[in-house]
Amino acid sequence: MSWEQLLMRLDQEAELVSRRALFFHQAQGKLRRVLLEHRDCSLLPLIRSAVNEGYQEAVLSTLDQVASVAADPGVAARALACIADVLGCMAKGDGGLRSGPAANQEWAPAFQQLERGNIAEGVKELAKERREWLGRPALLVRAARHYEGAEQILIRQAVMSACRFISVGQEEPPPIGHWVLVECPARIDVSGGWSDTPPITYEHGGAVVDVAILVDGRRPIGARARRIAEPELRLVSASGMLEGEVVLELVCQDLEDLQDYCQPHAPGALLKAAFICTQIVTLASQKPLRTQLLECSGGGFEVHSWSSLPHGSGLGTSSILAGAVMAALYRAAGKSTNAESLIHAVLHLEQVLTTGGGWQDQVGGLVPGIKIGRSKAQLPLKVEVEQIPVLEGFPQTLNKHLLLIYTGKTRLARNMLQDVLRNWYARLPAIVQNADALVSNAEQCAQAFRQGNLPLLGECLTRYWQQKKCMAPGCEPLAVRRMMDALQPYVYGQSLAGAGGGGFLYILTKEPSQKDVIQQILAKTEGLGNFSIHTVEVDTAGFSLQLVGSNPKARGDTGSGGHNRSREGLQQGPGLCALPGNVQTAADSSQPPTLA
Ligand SMILES: Nc1ncnc2c1ncn2[C@@H]1O[C@H](COP(=O)(O)OP(=O)(O)O)[C@@H](O)[C@H]1O
Ligand SMILES: C[C@@H]1O[C@H](OP(=O)(O)O)[C@@H](O)[C@H](O)[C@@H]1O
Repeated sequence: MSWEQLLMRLDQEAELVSRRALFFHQAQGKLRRVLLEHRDCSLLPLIRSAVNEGYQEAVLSTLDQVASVAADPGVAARALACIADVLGCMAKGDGGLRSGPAANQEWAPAFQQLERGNIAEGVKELAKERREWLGRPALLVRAARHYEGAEQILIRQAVMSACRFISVGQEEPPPIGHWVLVECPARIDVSGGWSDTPPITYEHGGAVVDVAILVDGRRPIGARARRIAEPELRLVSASGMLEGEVVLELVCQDLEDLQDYCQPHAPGALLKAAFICTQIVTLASQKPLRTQLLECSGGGFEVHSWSSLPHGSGLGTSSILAGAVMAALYRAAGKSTNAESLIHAVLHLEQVLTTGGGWQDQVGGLVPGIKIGRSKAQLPLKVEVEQIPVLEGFPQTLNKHLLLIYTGKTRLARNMLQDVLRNWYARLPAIVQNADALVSNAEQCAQAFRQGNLPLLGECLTRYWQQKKCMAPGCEPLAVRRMMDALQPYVYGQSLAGAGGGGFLYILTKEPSQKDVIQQILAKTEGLGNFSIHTVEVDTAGFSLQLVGSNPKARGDTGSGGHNRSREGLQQGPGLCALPGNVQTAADSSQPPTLA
């Protein structure tokens, strides 16, 4: 029989249908393997073609099944992210923005199941609800958003695994009315940022080199806490002294006053979340707040927090502040802790607060000097920090070559974070390669520090900025590009701090002591924001925790000499480097305070 005769007898349509079915049957197997075996392989092309060929239901049910049987919430979260992509593809570019609220009450029962840790039940409820949202693009996009909301719950549970590395001991609480003062440096990230961000940090593994810094000779971030006789919580926070101070004061007398702890923009949310994470207050309790406080500490607490950095600085403020507040609260409540515990406690707090950052900010500000933090591609999420040994005199050399430039532009990282997560979950090949490159650049950067090699450090920094731009396009506003172009001939390397988008630029100058030169260059450059230049010093002492008696003026005004000051070191955690400089006990209290 000839080929033509054969073709005439063949039901080509049926043949195509069966081949398509076979292809998508294989595809379902691939989906399962990639997700359950944690492979860094993009499923987006497969999802797109399944939707184009009308096989979305088969793909959706495979993803439901993977999410239900996954051994850990991290895998289940990735499966839900894939479902969001399927729904997004089904909307075919219509239906509005993927980013937006995910608070429709119809999805609440599913969310509640997931919150309770019943992943299989939650996934079933989600799938049931999903059927009502397939009718038109606007509904599909809203359903995709709710799947991303559900994914966030599971990421939170995955990150919460870090709580097992928080250890808290007992110690004598300071007397009622006596302040515990904590002051912290800011941080600059010199390489590896984004690899610390969940889920990347526990799916890929992360490494970040951070430097603890004084800005214009001061530790810009701090908190103080004390017990008070009244069984209530008094919260005071001040921020933004570079731009004018904003002070917020509020008093919580009932558990209800703390309910907005998970809304990052609600007044005092960070301080409220700190009371919950240190377990001084339990929200899900029958006992009223005053009873809890009386039983726990014989009265209430007053806590003040401050940052002299402008909002959206990129210098790690909110995470470092969270660490400072929790350190002060723990100590005021008669509990001892250590830097390793605080690093993990901040991860917990940021999940509770729903800001969901990575770990590099608190590693940068809570561990002194120059160090590399690492996390493995596994759960439970554990951060290990290694101090990078540098040549004698190198920190002083670095101080002369580093400058901070406030770009005059506030940045908001939230959208950036969402895009980074979406691209990572889609395992876009460029993003996966970039994650590998971030980690290897961090190891090379650590090596440059060990050698004291400034040009090599500059190369790492330049590469890092390219990598950040790949991870979060849009992190380089035009005014910042102009600024960086103007500075290019004078620097070994430069980068915006943290996620970028505005905030502070830090530069490693070729020549030492270049503040005036840089000022003149920028003054001549057109189209810049309202910039200002600040000195940087490596903070080799790290954050300090002091008992400062009852002097209310002891608020972080470095060198102001509060009465009865005594400096304490945090106990050292097993996996952590030494914390030189901040180990000073009550016996040293006769020494004049040497802060900042
Ligand atoms: N004094 C303060 N008390 C409590 N929270 C503060 C204070 N100052 C700043 N914050 C919190 O820190 C956040 C600023 O952090 P962010 O802009 O993310 O800093 P960075 O860009 O340095 O990481 C604010 O949104 C606010 O929640
Ligand atoms: C590059 C990014 O920096 C962030 O810091 P922010 O600027 O958002 O404070 C970290 O919190 C993220 O995890 C990521 O590493």
